[in-house]
Amino acid sequence: MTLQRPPVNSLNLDLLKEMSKSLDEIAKNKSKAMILTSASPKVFSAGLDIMEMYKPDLKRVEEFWTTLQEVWFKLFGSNFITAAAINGHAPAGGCLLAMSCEYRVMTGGNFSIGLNETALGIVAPNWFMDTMTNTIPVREAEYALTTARMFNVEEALKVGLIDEVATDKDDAIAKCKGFIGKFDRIPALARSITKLKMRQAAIKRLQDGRREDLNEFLQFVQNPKIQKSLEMYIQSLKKKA
Ligand SMILES: CCCCCCCC/C=C\C/C=C/C(=O)SCCNC(=O)CCNC(=O)[C@H](O)C(C)(C)COP(=O)(O)OP(=O)(O)OC[C@H]1O[C@@H](n2cnc3c(N)ncnc32)[C@H](O)[C@@H]1OP(=O)(O)O
Repeated sequence: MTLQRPPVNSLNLDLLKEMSKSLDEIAKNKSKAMILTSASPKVFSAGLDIMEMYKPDLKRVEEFWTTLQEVWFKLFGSNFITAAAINGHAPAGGCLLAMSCEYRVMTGGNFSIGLNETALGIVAPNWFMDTMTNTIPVREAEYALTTARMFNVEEALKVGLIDEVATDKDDAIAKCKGFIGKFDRIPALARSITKLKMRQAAIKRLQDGRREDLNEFLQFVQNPKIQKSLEMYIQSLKKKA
C-alpha cells in the first residue's frame, strides 16, 4: 500500500477512508502480507492533517477521528503480515502507522521518526502510547513520549523503533519481503493468533474506551487554547517553506 497524498502524506479524512477501504480489500482477498510505504521521496507521512483539526466542522472531525480509530484497528489488528518500508520522515501519526505494522525498515538519510505530540502541547491518546510500548521498552517509550523525542535512523534502530536500515526504498521493500519470507515455514493460523494475542490488550482498551476517546478528542479540538496553538503551529510550518 503506497501512500500518495502530496506534499507530505498528511492523513486527512479522504486518505484515511481510502486506507480503511484498502485494508478491507487486503483482508478480503486473503493476501498473505502487506508492505506500507510512501510515494514521496522524503516523507513517509507527516501524521494527521492539522487542517482537519483547525477550526473543524464537528460532524467531519468526528468522522475523521472514528476513521483513524478504524484504520488503527484494521492495521494493528490485522490477520495478514504487515511491514513498513519507511522511506522518509514519520512524525506523530506517521510513526503510529509504522509502529502498527509488525516490522519496520527505514531508509538511511536525514529522516526522523517518533511521537512528537507533547512538543505541540498535545497528549498522545492511550492507543498511540500502547502502540509505542508494544514496539519499544516501556521506559524508552515514556522518555520518548514525554520529551517528544524524534529519533534519527541510527537512534531508532538502537532503541528498536525500527528493525533494519535500508539504502533506499527498493532495498527497504526487499528487506520487508525478507521479513515476510520468514513465515513461509510457520503455520499461518498459529502466527496470526499469536500476533493478535500479543496485541489483544491494546485493542481491547480502545474497543472498550472508543466513545470516551472520541469525546476527549472532540473536547480537545473545541478548546480555544488548542485552536490558538494549532494556528501558531500551522503558521510556523508555512513560514518554514
Ligand atoms: C487528555 C487526553 C487528551 C486526548 C486528546 C487527543 C488529542 C490528540 C490529537 C492528535 C494526535 C496528533 C497526531 C498527529 O499526527 S498531529 C501532526 C503532527 N505532525 C507534525 O508535527 C509534522 C509536521 N510536518 C513536518 O514536520 C514537516 O512537514 C515534514 C518533516 C513532515 C516534511 O518536511 P518538508 O518536506 O520540509 O515539508 P514542509 O514542512 O515544507 O511541508 C510541506 C507542506 O505541507 C504542510 N504540512 C506539513 N505537515 C503537515 C500536517 N501534519 N498537516 C497539514 N499540513 C502539513 C506544510 O504546512 C507545507 O504546506 P505549504 O506551505 O502550504 O506548502
